[in-house]
Amino acid sequence: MALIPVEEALALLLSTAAPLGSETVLLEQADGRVLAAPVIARRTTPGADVSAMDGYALRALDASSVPATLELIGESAAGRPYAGRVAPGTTVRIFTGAVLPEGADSIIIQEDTRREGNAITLTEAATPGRHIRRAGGDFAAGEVLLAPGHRLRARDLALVAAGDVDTVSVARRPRVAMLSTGDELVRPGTGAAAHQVIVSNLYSVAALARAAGAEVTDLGILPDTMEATQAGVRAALDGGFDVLVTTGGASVGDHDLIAPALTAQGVDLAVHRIALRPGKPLMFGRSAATRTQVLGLPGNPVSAHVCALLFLVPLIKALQGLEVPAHPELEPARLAGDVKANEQRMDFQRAEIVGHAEGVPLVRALPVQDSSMLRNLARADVLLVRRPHAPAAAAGEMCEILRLED
Ligand SMILES: Nc1nc2c(c(=O)[nH]1)N[C@H]1C(S)=C(S)[C@@H](COP(=O)(O)OP(=O)(O)OC[C@H]3O[C@@H](n4cnc5c(N)ncnc54)[C@H](O)[C@@H]3O)O[C@H]1N2
Ligand code: MOO
Repeated sequence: MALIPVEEALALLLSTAAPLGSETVLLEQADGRVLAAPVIARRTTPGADVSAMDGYALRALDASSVPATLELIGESAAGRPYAGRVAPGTTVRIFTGAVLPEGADSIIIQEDTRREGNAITLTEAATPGRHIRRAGGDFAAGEVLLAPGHRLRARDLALVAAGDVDTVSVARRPRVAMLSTGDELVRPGTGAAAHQVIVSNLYSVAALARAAGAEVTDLGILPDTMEATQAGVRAALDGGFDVLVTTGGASVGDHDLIAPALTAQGVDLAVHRIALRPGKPLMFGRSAATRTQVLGLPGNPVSAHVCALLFLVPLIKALQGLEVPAHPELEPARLAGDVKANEQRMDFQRAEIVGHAEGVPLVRALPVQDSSMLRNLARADVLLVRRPHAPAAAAGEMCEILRLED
């Protein structure tokens, strides 16, 4: 198969990603979830005209010239409104958030008053509407507070709660299964021998998937036999997952069994081998029987991470109904060092931000770009992106970057 351009592959993957169903969750569990239905305010906020300050509620007419002295007739505190009316020549003590009493149309802050018993002398003139928050100034009952396809952030939760809404309809979390393959793989913390490799990419890929909203299940490590690989894939496909992610065994070596095992288990591979560095052996397709989306990531940990960023994260977002562009979300930057001409693969180089120039980051590629090396990936701030066949470029020229997660 020829190498497929990154953007073509991403568009193909996203074209198969219809949003999953929805579920209703309590607001306490809604953090990070994607709305499947609009949130509609059930109340008007503020519910009444209220004071924005601690002070005195009065008729502005009574204090248009100062000093003026008014008679204190009561108090309005937040949650305990004053039941009477502010008649000419009178005032009501009021606190922040308390309902404006009937008859009053202005607030004088307490710093601009003197009190002697029930005589309140105002030292600042009043203007109508001063320090009053109007009913419905934030939003009114029946208004759409948030639209479907919106991912709930901390500040959205406060808005939903303020609308007197305690449950929300959200997209179901995509269920993602992870299968690691390779005789050499062992878990961290087990004292791996020299010929063994720690299953490191499981942790970065699962973390990216969870951050994008998925529920991740680790289905373990498979040995490099066709029998075990097929049995592992079959069990995963039968497990009710929306997405199966395999790592390793994606390339062309004698022990790279994923593509034939997937095909034998009824997965139609739409893409295998992409014009991408790192990540050329990436494959994806769909099980004809279970409709599970299958993503086969390369084993090299940097390649797996970059492929997960470019393909798995958008897929998980799209399955929750989020709007996802069919291209990597690149940002402008400036080169801090020279770069060579690129060949046919879109190249994502680990790079550092070394400063800023004319409003954009100044980036320098790290000297080692081996796709097995994790220290440079952890050290990198961004990926410096080189388009296919981009000509050589010199320090100071514009370039493009992809943000790594914070
Ligand atoms: N003749 C060719 N050889 C290779 C090609 C090629 O086009 N022709 N492509 C190379 C590229 S590019 C990559 S990337 C790798 C990816 O190959 P695989 O997906 O088949 O990965 P493995 O061979 O299974 O493993 C590669 C490397 O990564 C380690 N590994 C595997 N799984 C994990 C894991 N879960 N966590 C950490 N490390 C893992 C594995 O031990 C190997 O060292 O193929 C090139 N070869
Ligand atoms: O594409 Mo491989 O992922 O270069 O190492």
